[in-house]
Amino acid sequence: MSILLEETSNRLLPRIVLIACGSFSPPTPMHLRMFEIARDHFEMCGSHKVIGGIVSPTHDAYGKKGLAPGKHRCAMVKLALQSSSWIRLSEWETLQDGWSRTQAVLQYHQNFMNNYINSPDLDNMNGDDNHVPGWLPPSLRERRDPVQLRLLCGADLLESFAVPGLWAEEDIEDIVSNHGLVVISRSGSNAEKFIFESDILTKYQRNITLVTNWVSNEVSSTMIRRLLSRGQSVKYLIDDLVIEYIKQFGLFQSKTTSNVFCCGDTKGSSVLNKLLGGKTHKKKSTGPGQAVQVVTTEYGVTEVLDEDGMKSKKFKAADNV
Ligand SMILES: Nc1ncnc2c1ncn2[C@@H]1O[C@H](COP(=O)(O)OP(=O)(O)OP(=O)(O)O)[C@@H](O)[C@H]1O
Ligand SMILES: NC(=O)c1ccc[n+]([C@@H]2O[C@H](COP(=O)(O)O)[C@@H](O)[C@H]2O)c1
Repeated sequence: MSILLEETSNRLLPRIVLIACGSFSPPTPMHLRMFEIARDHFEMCGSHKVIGGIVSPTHDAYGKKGLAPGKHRCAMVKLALQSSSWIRLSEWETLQDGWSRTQAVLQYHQNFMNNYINSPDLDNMNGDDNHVPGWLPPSLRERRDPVQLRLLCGADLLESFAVPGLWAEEDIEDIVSNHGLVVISRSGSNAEKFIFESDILTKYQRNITLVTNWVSNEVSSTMIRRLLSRGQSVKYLIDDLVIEYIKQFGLFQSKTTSNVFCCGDTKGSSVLNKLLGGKTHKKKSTGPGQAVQVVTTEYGVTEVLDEDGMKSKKFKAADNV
C-alpha cells in the first residue's frame, strides 16, 4: 500500500521486513520473485506494510553439496539484486565462525532492527563500530513503531521442518510464534496439508501466510548447477550478470575439471585460494545441509532427495514437527 493510501485509510499498517534464508548457489530469479510475490500479497490484503527484504545466504559450513564459497554467493546475490530498490543482501551469516540456525539468524537481524529503531543516538548504536549494515531497510527509522521480521520461504523449506533431526522443535516454535512465516507455493509441495498435520504449525497458523504463486517457475539452483556442470547454457534462466560472474570465477564446473568449488571438496582449494586473494575458507561438510531437497510426493508423505534426485528418506510429514 502506498503511503498516500495508508494515510487516506487513516491507519498505520504494522510494518514487516522479509528475510529469505537459503543457499543461493547460485541465486535464481525465483529467489527474488518470492519477495515481489509476498509484498504484492500484503499490499493487496492491506494488512501490513513491507518495508524491506533481506537475502541471507547460509554459511559454507552448512555443508550442502554444490555450495559455492560464501564470498562468491554473496557477490552473485549482490549482482542479482542490482535492479531491486528494496531487497538487500545480508552477509552476516557467511561471516560467522560456523553455520547459524535460522532462528539465530532471525533473532540477530530482529534485535539489530529493534536497537536501530530505538537508538536515540544513531552513531553510538554499535559502540565503537559505527557501521550501519547495508541490509537495513532505509525507511526503518521513519517511524518508531516495531518492525516484525518474517521468514520468507518456498513451501519446500517449510516441509523440511519434518526432516528428522534437521530443525529443533523449539526453533520452529520460536520462528512461527515470534516472527512468522510467509510461504510461497512450490510445485511438488503441499503447504496447507503440511500445516494441518503439524500441531505446532496449526497452533500458530495465524502467523503463517501462505501465498500462491500463480506464475510458477521451477528453475532451481540445482538445475542451474547441473546445466553448468554439463557445459550447457543457462542464459535466460538466471541474471546475465550472475552468469558473467560464474564464468569469470569458473564456478559450478564439471566435476571432471580441476576447479570444482563444492563444500567438502579439497581438490579445488588451491585455485580457489588464488581467486579469493589467498584467503583460506574453512570448509566443513558436516553441516545439516546434507538433506538437500524435500519433496512432498503424495498427501503427507515427504521424501528427502539427494543432489542427484536419488531417494534417501521417506517419512510422514507429521512424524517430526
Ligand atoms: N522455484 C521456487 N519456487 C518457490 N520457492 C523457491 C523456488 N526456488 C527456491 N525457492 C525458495 O528459495 C529459498 C532459498 O532456497 P535455495 O537456495 O535452497 O534454492 P533452491 O533453488 O531450492 O536450491 P537448491 O536447488 O540448491 O536446493 C527457499 O525458501 C526455497 O524454498
Ligand atoms: N535448524 C535450522 O535452523 C535449519 C536446518 C536446515 C536448514 N536451515 C536453513 O534453511 C535454508 C535451507 O537452504 P537450502 O534449501 O538451500 O538447503 C538455509 O538457510 C539453512 O541454513 C536451517
